Amino acid sequence: MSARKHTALPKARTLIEALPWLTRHHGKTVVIKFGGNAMVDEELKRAFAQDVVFLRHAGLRPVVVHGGGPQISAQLDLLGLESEFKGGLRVTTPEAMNVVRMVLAGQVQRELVGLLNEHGPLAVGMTGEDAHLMTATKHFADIDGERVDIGRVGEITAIDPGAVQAMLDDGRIPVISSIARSSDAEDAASGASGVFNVNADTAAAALAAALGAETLMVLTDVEGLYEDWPNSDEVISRLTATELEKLLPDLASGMVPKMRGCLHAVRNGVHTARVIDGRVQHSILLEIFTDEGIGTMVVPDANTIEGAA
Ligand SMILES: Nc1ncnc2c1ncn2[C@@H]1O[C@H](COP(=O)(O)OP(=O)(O)O)[C@@H](O)[C@H]1O
Ligand SMILES: CC(=O)N[C@@H](CCC(=O)OP(=O)(O)O)C(=O)O
Repeated sequence: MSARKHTALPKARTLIEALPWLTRHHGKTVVIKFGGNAMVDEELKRAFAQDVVFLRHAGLRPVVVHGGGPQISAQLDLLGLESEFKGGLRVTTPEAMNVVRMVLAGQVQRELVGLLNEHGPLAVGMTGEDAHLMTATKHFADIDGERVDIGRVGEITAIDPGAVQAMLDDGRIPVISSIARSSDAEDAASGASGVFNVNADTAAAALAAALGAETLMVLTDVEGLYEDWPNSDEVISRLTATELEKLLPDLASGMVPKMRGCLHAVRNGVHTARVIDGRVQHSILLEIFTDEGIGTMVVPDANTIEGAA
């Protein structure tokens, strides 16, 4: 055997280590939520695109749902408009809704589509408005038991995953912005304000459930769900749906829609929902190559699903 073959052996071993995971996930749909806070630099975004393309070429069916909260806030700021969050959701005036749509669909989604397509004709961008993908009604925030009007924030009432399935069947990578059409026909006819701003974690979770995805991966700007945030950095590595449900009332800010989304996903057929650190380069591949995973994994209560981890 030549020395050259020996030096490549660790690489071969690394690939083979991933074989059980890849075998289990072959042909499976994985919904990956890329949070706006994790999109901190160009290199990270490029590494994210590489990971997603890797999954696609390894035989999985990745779907990307992206966020863009900080990017929306920056644009609102430039326009002299205020950003206010209630219960982890942006208070969205009709004016702000136009900015949300412009930033998510016109900026963040375009950038991710471009990065993915550096690897071939793979990514297709769409919003929840396209082909009736996501339909919503007005969502009211629940602040200390009180129903609060937060403007054009939507609550998803229906998902029609047909267009996404068709794209996946065609070998494409759908890249989805979390904007929904209104279920009210008159509202829908009223222009840009006929759409709703949906939190991207909520949208990703609803889509994962509707697609019957194997896994929901949520990439964010923390290592996972901290047990006692902000006092300690102890990450909860694994918890069941019921355990998570008990924790929900104590969660704060951005973690609220994220963990509610994970709970919704695993209660509706998704085998695992994971929160992982998107600030770490190639976090998606690390999650695959590390036996126990790198962040927080939520599993259904009676975890009878073979090979769910
Ligand atoms: N228990 C917790 N564990 C981890 N992060 C938490 C927790 N509670 C609140 N957070 C906050 O949630 C943030 C992640 O949500 P968010 O800012 O909406 O990110 P993204 O843009 O990725 O959706 C963290 O940066 C942290 O400030
Ligand atoms: C209703 C609501 O809050 N919508 C979010 C949509 C974007 C998002 O969720 O982005 P991240 O994943 O980066 O937080 C917003 O306007 O910021």
